[in-house]
Amino acid sequence: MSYEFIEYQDREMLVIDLANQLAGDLRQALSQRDRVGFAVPGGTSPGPVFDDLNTVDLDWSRVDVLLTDERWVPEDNPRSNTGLLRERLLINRAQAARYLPLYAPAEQPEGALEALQAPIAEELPLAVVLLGMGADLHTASIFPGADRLEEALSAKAPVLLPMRAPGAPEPRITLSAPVLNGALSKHVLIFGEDKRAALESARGKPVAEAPINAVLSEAWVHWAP
Ligand SMILES: O=C(O)[C@H](O)[C@@H](O)[C@H](O)[C@H](O)COP(=O)(O)O
Repeated sequence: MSYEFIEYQDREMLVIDLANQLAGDLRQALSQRDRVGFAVPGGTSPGPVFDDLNTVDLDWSRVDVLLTDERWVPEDNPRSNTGLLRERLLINRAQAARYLPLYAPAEQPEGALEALQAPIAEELPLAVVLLGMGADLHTASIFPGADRLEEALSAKAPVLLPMRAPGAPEPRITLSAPVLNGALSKHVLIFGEDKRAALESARGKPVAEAPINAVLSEAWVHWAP
């Protein structure tokens, strides 16, 4: 698995540097294409990166922002990743970006899947992807032990899949591994000793046990204690 592991002195340094790198990757992609797709994770880690990115000077009006995965809860639920994006990324300069949602008010993800998938499929391949990782080695909502795991990892996977997993308290919706992997540049953000040890433990494990392995090839992994 060839990935670049970048170790930072502290989280603040990581956030500044990662936001710069993401901005650089987006600018580079914007110089080559009319529109660029930028997928980002939810959860607790990326908030400070969003705080830095939202003031970056680039042509946000040509950027399609989307989540790598979403929890199936309304936007005003504190667990909504969309809520996090609206508060911390899609503001200031980045307000000009187009947002491609992974949630619609349907009881279950299956009820909205096709409508959510269509506009995303039009913008593939993604230009830049930022991913998180859980200590159980899931990334996006591709969890070990999840009901649609095999499909999400398959080369023939659809763009989006609903996902239910023991490690996830509510149904999820996730971009599939080939969509994440198709990005021109991939970054993984992890904080803390536990996650570093978890990532090391993933080496040599089959993807079904360590879904993070499906996206690590040629990725930049950013870590701070
Ligand atoms: O909705 C989510 O939970 C995610 O997108 C998920 O894949 C996340 O990136 C990891 O679980 C890490 O989460 P933390 O940053 O909160 O540790």
